[in-house]
Amino acid sequence: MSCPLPSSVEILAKPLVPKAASMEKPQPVATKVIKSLLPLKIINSYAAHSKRFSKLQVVSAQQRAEGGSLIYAHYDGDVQRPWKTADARLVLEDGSIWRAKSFGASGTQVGEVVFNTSLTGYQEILTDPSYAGQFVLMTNPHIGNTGVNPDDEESSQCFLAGLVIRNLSICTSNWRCTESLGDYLAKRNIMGIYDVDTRAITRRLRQDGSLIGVLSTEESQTNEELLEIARKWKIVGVDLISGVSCMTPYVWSDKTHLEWEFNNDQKLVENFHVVSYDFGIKHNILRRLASYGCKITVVPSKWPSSETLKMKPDGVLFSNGPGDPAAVPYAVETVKEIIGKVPVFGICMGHQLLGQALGGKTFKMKFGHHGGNHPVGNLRNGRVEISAQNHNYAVDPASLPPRVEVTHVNLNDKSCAGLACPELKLMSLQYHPESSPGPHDSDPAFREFIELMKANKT
Ligand SMILES: NC(=O)CC[C@H](N)C(=O)O
Repeated sequence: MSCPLPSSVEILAKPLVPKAASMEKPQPVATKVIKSLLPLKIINSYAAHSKRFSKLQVVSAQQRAEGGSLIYAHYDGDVQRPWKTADARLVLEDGSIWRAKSFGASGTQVGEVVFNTSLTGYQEILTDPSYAGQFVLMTNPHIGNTGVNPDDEESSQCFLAGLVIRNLSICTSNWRCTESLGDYLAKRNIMGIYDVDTRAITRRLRQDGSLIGVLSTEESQTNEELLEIARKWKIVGVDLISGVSCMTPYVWSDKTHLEWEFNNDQKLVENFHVVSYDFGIKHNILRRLASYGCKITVVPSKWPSSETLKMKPDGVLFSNGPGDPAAVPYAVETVKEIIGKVPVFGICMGHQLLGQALGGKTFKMKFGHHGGNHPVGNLRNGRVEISAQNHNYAVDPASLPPRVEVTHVNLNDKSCAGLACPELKLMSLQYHPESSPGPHDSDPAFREFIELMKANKT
């Protein structure tokens, strides 16, 4: 049974339909003068709340009385404009075409569409390198209201293919906000669309699994051409980590800022040296390790294990990262050469690589886990953690040798969410202990890693 489609969606069935004549010319993103019939009161209230309308000039009440009901306002940026016509198409590999309004960058971009159920944290999601090659569709309909700020970056770049949302907030309001979401994405050359039925797309993804899509603001590209791009593009079997990893080693020392710190147990702060493999590492993993007292050396994805062992680390962390874990055998080899020699901790991609290094297999999930509200059962202590997750692949626990213990399961679908092998001083999680999607339930995993390194010293 297929999902009902809203009437605004076309299906590119065979014979392929000709390009719709109704596509409007994309509007330039530059500052311009608009005519609006919005009541003066409402525009003034936007102006009061948002830097977006700082250049707003509204005619005086008298001019207004003389000039009729039109209000002229200077407008710059990409906030949601109900009067903007759809200037973008998202063409999915199943042949459906979704018309939308663009913001951020323009052009044509291909990627895998995944949905994320987080209510907050869109900036952390945008800067999570594990989204390389993917369009993130936010199921929360209201995005952009807090803008972006310099502190919430999870990496120095946005690697995702683009952002798909229902509503782009008409104003930004947050004490940390320094930029609007639209301006931020435009500067980073990332495409975004809004005014598209994200619920309907999510239902298709849940039913059919993740789909490849092409997003385009270019009228010169026909629907058929975009569909062909989507159908030819592949994400499975592709090494995406080498495109997001650092090029040379560096030292990391930033901790979680005192204002946000929640681990006040100084007894657990140890001066261990941790080498962190950067497969697309999120900064908060490094901050949490630093907050537990670790000195950290971050190394590139292809850094030889022999060089790592020469550094005599107290522990090694294998980070999160984008794409198919079965497509990076060189990283699995590195992991194999390190395990058993020093305590190791794998997070997400790192967990999948450890699973393979231990003799297990990974597989692609139907639509993965992407959100800040995934319940995980910790099988060792019987507790439930509400966790942040972002992965499309998982370790098949049946493929693992008996000495490997499954320590955590995702309670939504019972998939493997954590592993341990005490004889190899090894632990791993499929989700993100460094994330703070509200709860900090999973942060004790860093404490466990510290304990593992401590036990190895004595
Ligand atoms: N966050 C991650 O490390 C993602 C892991 C892997 N790329 C996946 O999608 O399953």
